[in-house]
This record gives sequence, structure tokens and C-alpha cells, in this order.
Amino acid sequence: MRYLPTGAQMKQGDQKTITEMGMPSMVLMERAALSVVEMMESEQLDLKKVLVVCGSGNNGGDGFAVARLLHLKGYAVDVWFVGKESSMTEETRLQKQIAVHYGVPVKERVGEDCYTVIVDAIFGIGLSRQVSGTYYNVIENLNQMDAIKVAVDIPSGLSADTGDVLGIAFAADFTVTFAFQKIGMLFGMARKLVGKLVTASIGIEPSVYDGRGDVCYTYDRTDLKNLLPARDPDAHKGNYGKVLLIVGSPGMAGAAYFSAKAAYLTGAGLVQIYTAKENQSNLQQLLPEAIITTYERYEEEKLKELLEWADVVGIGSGLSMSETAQHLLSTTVRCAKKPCMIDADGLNILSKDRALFEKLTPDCILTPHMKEMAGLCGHSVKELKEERFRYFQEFLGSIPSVCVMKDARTLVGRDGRPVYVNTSGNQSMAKGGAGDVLGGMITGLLAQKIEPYEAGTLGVFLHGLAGDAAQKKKGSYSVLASDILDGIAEVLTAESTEMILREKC
Ligand SMILES: NC(=O)C1=CN([C@@H]2O[C@H](COP(=O)(O)OP(=O)(O)OC[C@H]3O[C@@H](n4cnc5c(N)ncnc54)[C@H](O)[C@@H]3O)[C@@H](O)[C@H]2O)[C@@H](O)CC1
Ligand SMILES: Nc1ncnc2c1ncn2[C@@H]1O[C@H](COP(=O)(O)OP(=O)(O)O)[C@@H](O)[C@H]1O
Ligand SMILES: [K+]
Repeated sequence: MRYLPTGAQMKQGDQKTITEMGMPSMVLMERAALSVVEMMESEQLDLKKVLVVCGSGNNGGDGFAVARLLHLKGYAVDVWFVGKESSMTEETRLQKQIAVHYGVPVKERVGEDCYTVIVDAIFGIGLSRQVSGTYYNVIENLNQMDAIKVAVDIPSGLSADTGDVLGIAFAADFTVTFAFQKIGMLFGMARKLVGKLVTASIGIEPSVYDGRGDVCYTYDRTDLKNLLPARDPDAHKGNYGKVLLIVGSPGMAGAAYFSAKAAYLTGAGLVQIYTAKENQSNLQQLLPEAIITTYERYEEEKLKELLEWADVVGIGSGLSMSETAQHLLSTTVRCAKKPCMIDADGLNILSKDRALFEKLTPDCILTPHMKEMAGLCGHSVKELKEERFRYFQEFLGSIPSVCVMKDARTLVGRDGRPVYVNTSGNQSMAKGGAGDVLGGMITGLLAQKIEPYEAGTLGVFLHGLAGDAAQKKKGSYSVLASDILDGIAEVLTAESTEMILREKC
């Protein structure tokens, strides 16, 4: 698990380390600078002539320290100080003095010199407003220079909170960020402007955020072993849950297939699909492992019997917005009284039926993509993209359920729990059927008695890993939902092989 702080939260982490651990600010800065130099050397950058551009804040202080360390290693370095003397922090003033004492040339302007590497230490997480005036011109100028570009902590001009470009931003080839990747680096233009990212440990420990519900987090592959439910050698299929999937409509057998197969591949014990009669023979051939039950019209008693049978329910993928679909959803939400994943058309129906929306329970998990989310919360997709955290939190405050807001960076949350930000997955997954697979996976995890919030975070993470495995085989263009299904098996096979090896050791 890895925290993803905002700029302000990172500052609190710095301060806590300084005041509570007694770690001097100058030591943190030295370690930050050392990590930048280490990256530049290990990446074998051409350090023939380096320009370090420093602002007046502590980001500039890091820059002066980087320049001094490079100078002492014998590299030719110039510092271009573009900040204001009057607004320098105490640490930066000190770093500037030290650099000057060691003989580092500090310039007020740069002329025609050619540099092989440019280090950007103008603004870090303290950027608080639009970049304008001289700073704008400097960054514009640096972006036009023909050199390898290295950003200290975050490219200057990028918001550490949103990834927005505040006027203009340094376009880095490499960024060395300190202690934690900042949340903004995952969104918007940041993904293009950060370049290759190195997260350097400088003495600020993750424990600075322990117990805080407001700091977002993500998972890495190494977390998987602690997240997956154990498989008991004495188990029978009943141990891993009975899944009822109310999915698919005439012409939408695929959604039923993808979600049911995904539930099985993720570990569910038994999967029953309740779908339109027209899909029966197709589904029986596609997935003989599933029980297929069908309807021609809405039958309340039959549905209630199936809801009684199930341990968990998944509803909505490819369901359509027909009257039958509306009855199916309404009865499920009102009567299921068990964990229930609601996807796709289930969500579209919910956004039009506010009385039903009010019946959502803590056992429900909604999986809207941005357009479905717009329908549910009443904000446009544009607004959601611009202020995704604000509207997501607002929505969580209005429901007792878990919400998985799907996008290139999917968010998972529940009111009162921290927001999970997914960092697995890739652009090859922007294809029809990928969401059906996710819905099935989450339902499969619910069936294994994982709580809805954890089923959401783990399901989304695993789904992305499965997409990454698919992309390795099929590239960024040709991945189909069925390749993501294969990816689930690949990821879980690798993980269970490791589990077996660990048990034997
Ligand atoms: N002890 C610490 O606090 C540590 C800080 N570190 C570095 O310090 C950075 C944060 O330092 P600061 O909080 O001093 O902030 P910054 O160095 O990011 O810059 C803030 C300064 O820029 C000004 N400013 C903000 N936006 C502006 C704009 N658009 N136009 C003009 N001026 C603007 C602010 O008024 C302030 O003077 C981190 O990113 C990191 O590089 C690291 O050395 C680790 C330890
Ligand atoms: N660029 C991307 N990067 C990472 N994940 C992606 C990307 N594009 C799509 N996905 C994932 O693929 C899934 C698509 O879901 P959805 O839009 O509901 O698809 P469908 O309804 O066609 O099945 C979501 O889980 C989303 O997070
Ligand atoms: K910077």
C-alpha cells in the first residue's frame, strides 16, 4: 500500500517528520538532493554541462544542493536563480550561501551557453497559483532548450493536487519525487509532463499518515499476496459463494458471458446467470460451467427464489432499460438483503428512479463509468473530470454504499473510508466489455466474503493487473475483453504459484 498525498498533505508529512522525529529540514533537503544526483548518474545522463534553475522556495533549496553535489563531483554546473531574494526560505538562503562558498557559479541570467541537462527546481509542492510573468517566460524558455530535462520533486507549474497545468509547466524527461508520488501526478497533463518517475525515500515514513482517512492510497503488485482471500485445501464450492448475475438482454449475451466468467476466474464457487430467454443456448455453449436460468417476462416469485438462493448478486451489465429490467432492479435492490454489485444499465435505471436510489444499502457497490456517474450525481463529465475528488466525495456522502468511479484512474470509496486510487491498468482496456469483466470480478470477490469496500479496491486493482498482462501479449490496440479474462487467470496463477512456494518454505 502506498499513500498518494496532495501538496498540503505532503507539507504536513514534512513538518511532522521535522517536529516529531526531530529530523532537521536541511538533512531532508540533503537526502532529496542526493537522490536527484544518484538518479542522474544511474540513468547515465550526459552531465557535461548542467544548468540548475532555482526558485526561492525549498524546491529551490533542493536545487542549490543538487548543484553543489554535482560541482563537488567535478561536473560543470551553473545555477540560474530565478526567484526573489526577499521571499527565500531560511533553508534555501542557507543552501545558496553554501553553494556559493563551494564555488558554484550562481547567475541571474543565462546567455548563449549550451547545456546537456537542465534541472528544474523552480516550484515544488508549494506552487499555489497560476504561473505568470518572468516565471512563465523562464519555463517557456527552458522547454525550448535542447537538453535532457530533470524535475525536482514535481515539474514546475504542475498542480500536485490535480495534475493541472497552472499556466505553463516544465516538460520533464525525468522527475525525482520525494517520499511519495503526489496525487496530482496521476491525472491530467501530469502523465505526459512527469516523464520517467523515480520516488526517492528521504526519511519521511508512511507512518506520518497512519490513521488519516483523508489521504488517498493505491496498491502495488507486492500487495496482492496480503489482499487475496486464502483458499482452503478442504474447501468445497459452497465455501466460495453462490453468485447470481442478473445480466444481459436480447443481443447482449456478451455482457453476461464476460461478467460470469470473470466471477468464476476470480474464485467464486458457483455462478448462476439469470437472463433473457434468447441468450440461453449461446451462454450454455460459451460457459457450460454456469447455471443458466432465463425469463421471457418479469416474474417476481422466480426472482425472489433466486435472490434467496444466492449469497451475492451482480446486476446491470447489458440488462437494458426495459420495463422488465426496471422491475428486476427494483425488486433486487428492495429485497436482496445481501451484497449486491450494480453496474451499467442498473445504474442508468437508478439515476432515473430516485425512490429506488434512496433504498441503496451499505451492502451495495455501484460501478459507474464517468457518464453513468454524471447521471447519478447530476454533474457533467467535464465537471467530474475537473474536480473529480470533490464530486466523488460529495456523492459518497449521499449514499450508504461503496462507489467505484471508473476511468483511466478509477476511484473507490465509501463515506468515512479513504479513497483508493487505482494505478494498475492501461489504455488497451478502453474497449467494450472491459467493465462487464470488472463487475464480474467484484461480484466474485464479494462471494468469497470480502466486504464491499475491499472487494471494490481489490477488484479494480486485479482488473488493471489483468489488463496489464493482456497488453503485454496483445499491445495497446488489440486487447479484447476476453484477453482481460485471460489476464485474470495469468495474474492469479502467478500469485497462487508463489503462495504454494511460500507455504512450502
Ligand atoms: N523540509 C522540507 O520542507 C522539505 C522540502 N522539500 C522541497 O521543498 C519543496 C516545497 O517547498 P516550499 O513549500 O518552500 O514551496 P516551493 O519551493 O514549491 O515554492 C513555494 C514558493 O513559491 C511561491 N509561489 C507559489 N506559486 C507561485 C506562482 N505561481 N508564481 C510565483 N511564485 C509562486 C510561494 O509564494 C513560495 O514562495 C518540495 O517540493 C521539495 O522540493 C524537500 O527538500 C524535502 C524536505
Ligand atoms: N486508459 C485506461 N487506463 C486504465 N484503465 C482503463 C482505461 N480505459 C478503460 N479502462 C478500464 O476499463 C473499464 C471500462 O469499463 P466500461 O467503460 O464500463 O466498459 P464497458 O461498459 O464497455 O464494459 C473500466 O474498469 C476502466 O477503468
Ligand atoms: K520542480
